[in-house]
Amino acid sequence: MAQYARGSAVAVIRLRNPPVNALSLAVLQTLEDGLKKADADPSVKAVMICGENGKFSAGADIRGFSSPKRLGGALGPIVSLIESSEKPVVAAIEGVALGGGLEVALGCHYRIAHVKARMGLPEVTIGLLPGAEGTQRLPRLIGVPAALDMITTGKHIPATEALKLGLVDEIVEENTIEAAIRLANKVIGQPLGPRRLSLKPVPKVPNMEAFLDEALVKVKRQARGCLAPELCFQAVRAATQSPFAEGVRRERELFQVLLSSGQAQALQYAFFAERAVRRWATPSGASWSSAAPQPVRRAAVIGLGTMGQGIVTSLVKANIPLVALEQDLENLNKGRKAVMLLLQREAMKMEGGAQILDFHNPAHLQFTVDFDLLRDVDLVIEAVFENMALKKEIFHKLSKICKPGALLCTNTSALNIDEIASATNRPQQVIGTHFFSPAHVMRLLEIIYGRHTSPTAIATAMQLAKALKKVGVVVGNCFGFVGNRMMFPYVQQAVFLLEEGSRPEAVDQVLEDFGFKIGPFRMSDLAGLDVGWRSRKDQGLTGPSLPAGTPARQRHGQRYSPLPDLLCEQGRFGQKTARGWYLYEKAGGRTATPDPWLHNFLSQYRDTHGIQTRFIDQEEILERCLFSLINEGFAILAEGIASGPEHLDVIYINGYGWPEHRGGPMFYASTVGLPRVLAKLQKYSEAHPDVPGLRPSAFLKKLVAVGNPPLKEWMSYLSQQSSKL
Ligand SMILES: CC(C)(COP(=O)(O)OP(=O)(O)OC[C@H]1O[C@@H](n2cnc3c(N)ncnc32)[C@H](O)[C@@H]1OP(=O)(O)O)[C@@H](O)C(=O)NCCC(=O)NCCSC(=O)CC(=O)CCCCCCCCCCCCC(=O)O
Ligand SMILES: NC(=O)C1=CN([C@@H]2O[C@H](COP(=O)(O)OP(=O)(O)OC[C@H]3O[C@@H](n4cnc5c(N)ncnc54)[C@H](O)[C@@H]3O)[C@@H](O)[C@H]2O)C=CC1
Repeated sequence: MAQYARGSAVAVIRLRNPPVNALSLAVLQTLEDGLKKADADPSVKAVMICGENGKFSAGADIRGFSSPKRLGGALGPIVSLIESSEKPVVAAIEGVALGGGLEVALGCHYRIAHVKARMGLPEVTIGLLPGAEGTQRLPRLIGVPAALDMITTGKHIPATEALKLGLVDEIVEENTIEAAIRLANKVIGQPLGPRRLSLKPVPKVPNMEAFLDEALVKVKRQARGCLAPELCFQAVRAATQSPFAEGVRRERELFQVLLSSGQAQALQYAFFAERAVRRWATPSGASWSSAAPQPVRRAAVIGLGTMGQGIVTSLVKANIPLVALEQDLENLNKGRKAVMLLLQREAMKMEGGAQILDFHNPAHLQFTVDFDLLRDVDLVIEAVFENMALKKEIFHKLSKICKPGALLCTNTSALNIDEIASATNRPQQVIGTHFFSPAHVMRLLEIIYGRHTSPTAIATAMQLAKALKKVGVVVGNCFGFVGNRMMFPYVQQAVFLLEEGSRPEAVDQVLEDFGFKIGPFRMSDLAGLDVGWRSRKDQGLTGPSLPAGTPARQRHGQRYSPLPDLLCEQGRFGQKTARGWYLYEKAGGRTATPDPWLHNFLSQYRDTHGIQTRFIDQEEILERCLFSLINEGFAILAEGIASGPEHLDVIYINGYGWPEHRGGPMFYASTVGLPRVLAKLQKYSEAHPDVPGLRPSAFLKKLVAVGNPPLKEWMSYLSQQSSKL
């Protein structure tokens, strides 16, 4: 709701809808009523609009988009009503003014902001565009380049930048409300025409059309199949070509297109899913309400390879003092150099970075080979080679050295947390913290609890994720946890498709066209083919421990492709060796070129194994890769490894480059329709009976049998979940 109060000559309208003053229909109605009351009251000479509890408004109530016509119809006209007021209206911006909230402020004649406030038009991130005339007013106020940047990226800008852009008239460090009332009193009686943005021309840019054409290319490249950025662009372009009223009509048309595209629904689902997973719970009932996090005043990272370097960087950026440990001086020096380089790059991206990060101070970041320095840390993150014996040795040592309360975390990508914990005297304090590469960039932190992990340990790891500005997702313990476990059948199908007749570039293209940042073969080359090879050797699937006489393309009675092993045996580890599934310009090169050697190798391989090469169309590539991944997701849900499909979706969006505008794999399955997913899996499974990943999961079958319920009801069809805590 909005609260109307009349003080002296200035009427105050306060937006009130905790926690972020989202603009629901009720809030809009009372805003409109307040404006009309102020207009009708001759003793009111000016109006000030602010938000309750130090927040202006986070915009339209996103949940209200399920009744879009009513919400849509309401906001634009209210912004116009504000602007056309004959009494000056001042926006007092505290906290956030986002989306429709900023559009309300743009309708005001003056804007004053607290120095710590943030502003933005993030509609693009939820699949929409600023549909309350924001695409037409903002370019008139701050110019086309800056408006285009804000509207097509959805970024939030700080008040200081807003002032430089002319988005606000003034910023204050003290009481914004009092300052806004002072300003409102000062401007009483001044002409309002020049303050009405709809009446202003759009500032000219030299060679506007060429500028816009270039901007469109950039917007399309970054959108990767997401519609909203391009339609945001078109709405801003309309502002440069048409009068205000016509631009508004175009904005409304484009808004409607987005609203009915399905992408908006997926992105809004993803928005709420990310917030839902913060409220973690385990099958045995542990949650925030039963556990408080322990403070992490000092941490340690063991192993300064690819992952350790990124984890150290993340901790330094979060201002957590730490010790970084390696196995010997040579690796320590190598790791230190790499970490320093990363930190320098990060510091350059931040205002006042070097001082803020303070990474040259040994009290904040200490490099060592001495385990004794880990005595007083509150939390350790182990990131040594993926080898169970080594990890157990390290954890045994840690449990002897670290203080009793210290939390012991492992960054393993697949190994059993319980087995690692068994090497310690405190299994309740052992937990998986699975970062994603590059660890200082990727937002996902998969948090894995073992059989004995305490709720306090989970709460502490979740709190750490928040401090590192990451999305923590709590999951149970199984081989590969959630993310990698779902990835195995996906990559397996991709390789089987090569055996049957496809090529890496064809498979990658289909999945990149779907919206993945990078296809499975480019991804394997980037991560290093040797990583999986080592793991398969450890599992006895290849290498010297493979029993003599094992069929080349079968393991434990199931289909197996030795193709990745054969590449590794040729020294083809991916980018690091300049060749893998593709050819690269040099070792460490990034430009993947299809490799005639590999094509020839695949033909020979098929000949050797008597495989008839066949043409595989895009539909089959997409369905076999995606549906096998989704199928594994259903198995994970049925086993109680994750508490809901949202967890799987948040993991895939934030850790595996799944296109957010498709809402995550489980949401995507719900949009395709579970009966179709099941039918396709049945078809592929019949064609490949020796591939368990294609065999439909019992939970998927059950959901289809009960009538394909909506995603939010899926979990209610599980009779009981196995407790992992
Ligand atoms: C605000 C944040 C930055 C806060 O972050 P943080 O502190 O980290 O807290 P959170 O946990 O994120 O949030 C707390 C809590 O609040 C919930 N929440 C946040 N924002 C919203 C929101 N906007 N709506 C609803 N709920 C919200 C959040 O979910 C949390 O609750 P929980 O889930 O229970 O834990 C951060 O939250 C943030 O970034 N928020 C999103 C900001 C955003 O995206 N805003 C844009 C909203 S869309 C918008 O404003 C659209 C418009 O421009 C207006 C369109 C008008 C329509 C025009 C239609 C045109 C004509 C069509 C044709 C009509 C035809 C006809 O009428 O006939
Ligand atoms: N590389 C990746 O993309 C990802 C890897 N992981 C996991 O992270 C862990 C580390 O992987 P990477 O960083 O890729 O490996 P890496 O090989 O790049 O680095 C491992 C580091 O550990 C050090 N080390 C080995 N034994 C040690 C000991 N006893 N004491 C101290 N340091 C020791 C090595 O010297 C090396 O620098 C593994 O468990 C891996 O599965 C998890 C997510 C992604």
